[in-house]
Amino acid sequence: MRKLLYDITAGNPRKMGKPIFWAVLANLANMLPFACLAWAVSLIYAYYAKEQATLDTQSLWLAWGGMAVFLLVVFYCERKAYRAIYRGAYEASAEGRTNLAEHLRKLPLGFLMRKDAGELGHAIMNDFTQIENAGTSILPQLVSGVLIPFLAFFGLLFWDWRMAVAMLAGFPVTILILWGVSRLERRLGTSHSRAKVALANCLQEYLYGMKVIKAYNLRIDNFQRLKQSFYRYMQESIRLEGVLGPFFLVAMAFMQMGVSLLTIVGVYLVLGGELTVPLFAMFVLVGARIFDPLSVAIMRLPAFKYDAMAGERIVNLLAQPSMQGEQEAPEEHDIRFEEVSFGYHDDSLVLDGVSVEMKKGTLTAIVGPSGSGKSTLLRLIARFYDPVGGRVLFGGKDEREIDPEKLMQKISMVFQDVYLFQDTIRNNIRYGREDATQEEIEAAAKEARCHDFIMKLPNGYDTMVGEGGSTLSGGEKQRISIARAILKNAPVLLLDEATSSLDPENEADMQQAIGRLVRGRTVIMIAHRLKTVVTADNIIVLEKGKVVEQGRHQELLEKGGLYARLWELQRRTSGWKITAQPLSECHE
Ligand SMILES: Nc1ncnc2c1ncn2[C@@H]1O[C@H](COP(=O)(O)OP(=O)(O)OP(=O)(O)O)[C@@H](O)[C@H]1O
Repeated sequence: MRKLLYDITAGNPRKMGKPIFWAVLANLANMLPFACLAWAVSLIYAYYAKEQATLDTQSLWLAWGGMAVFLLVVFYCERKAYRAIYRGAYEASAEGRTNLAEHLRKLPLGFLMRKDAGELGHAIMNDFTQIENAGTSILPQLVSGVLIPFLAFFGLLFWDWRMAVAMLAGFPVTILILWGVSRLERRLGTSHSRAKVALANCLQEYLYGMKVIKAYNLRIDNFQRLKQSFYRYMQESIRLEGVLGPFFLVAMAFMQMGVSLLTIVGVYLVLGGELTVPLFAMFVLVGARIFDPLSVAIMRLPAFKYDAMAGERIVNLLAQPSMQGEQEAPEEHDIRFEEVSFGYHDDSLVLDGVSVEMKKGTLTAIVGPSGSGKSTLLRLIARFYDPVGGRVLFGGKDEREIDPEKLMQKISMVFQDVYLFQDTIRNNIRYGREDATQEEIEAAAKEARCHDFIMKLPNGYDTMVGEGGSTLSGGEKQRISIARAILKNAPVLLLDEATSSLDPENEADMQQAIGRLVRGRTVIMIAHRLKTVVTADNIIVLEKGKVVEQGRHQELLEKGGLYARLWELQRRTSGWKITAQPLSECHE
């Protein structure tokens, strides 16, 4: 039960304490006017049964007055409950969503990569919506729906235990049925949730791939997976409702048998002179009243359990351990790989026993064939992943001991695939350093050679960038990401060279922007085109996850190994002149 409450509130049960309190109070208050009504009936009956010579109008007025007052109390409690429930549930889920989004940021990238984006998005949006639904309409109803009949039962035991027992006679069978189907319910609920998440993933893929879909005139029939997901979701929904529905109807029928039993027992007791008619009337009134919330509670129980599964998914995500390390990042910022091995999957290594050093204030280039592990090496420096063997040392300290956030303060990254947020250009640059002034933002933009084109946009720095930066060209997006890195001003710079797909004008701008960034920093750069690295202090050549050679450009050419072969190949295909050295103008 504790776990259920913990899950249904996504690990925040305290938030629901107040709403539940008011909901129970409102439901209890709802019973009070009926008590007054029962009193009024008993007074009238006493007069007609000639137990009293005169009608006790004073008490009758008191009963009616009491009814009016209690109706006001009901109104007050209902209002309080309504506000507390909605505020409580929406506040809890807003807080929960923020916490989960923040927690995801701290999880190892490896864990996030194993999850589909649709699954995580589903957790943050849909699962929390289910929690809201449970918190606003199901949980308070459920608690008061169960609590009130039992309070009433114990109250009525004092008046007449036989009537009280008759009232709840069918209840044990109801409980047995509900308990019996709970495993089936969980199984069906789990496969329904899975179908929903799979559908969300397929749909996301379909929408992201819209460009290709349009370009190749693909129809929904080409996306069997999406079509199947729609059908599977439909089938699971029907199964969930269709299989469980009859069980719940039977459970409810057993419970409501109590009213009939109560009437039968009551009639016999009244005829036998063991029960007065007013007391009988009171039992029937209260009996009819208390089954309403209980019936609603039972009918909503499956939805409640289904919502609890959503809560459980959130709780499980929150329980995922975030990346280790609490120490400050060292002031020194040279980087050393000691026998580092790493694989994305258990069965194969992408980096195998790599030992290299990237000295402070130098430019290190990483080159090698496609798939040799260049980007992976960069990701390990930024601690997107931890190695499975060996150590990555930052300023002499094992990166696993350093707080990942502190480490990232020391590192700027310029990725090949730039992602711009759906925000203004100003804010997209400001992500580099949140407290940067407009002057600093502009200075960074000028250095990154993007100020001029920004000023030509309709709203300058306030121009909104589309989702993923789709309103800007590839080169413009790249330069904005460089401005971001310049603004961050971190001592270590990781660069994934991406100039190969740009036109010559954009490429020259990009090279200059990158050149400025390199100054005075420890720079590690993946180079796809070798002409950009001839001035590098050290060139690391990777092949199949191993360092096959390293040294300066001339040394490597003289060795006549893989680097020399790659150089020759690129020189022949591109027709370079050896003098082309874009970075040398700026690199010190
Ligand atoms: N997130 C990932 N999950 C699983 N495998 C991955 C992942 N990223 C890369 N790999 C695999 O790891 C290997 C090395 O990839 P990596 O991107 O590091 O190579 P690279 O040298 O940078 O390649 P390229 O020059 O083509 O960008 C490849 O076989 C690739 O398929």
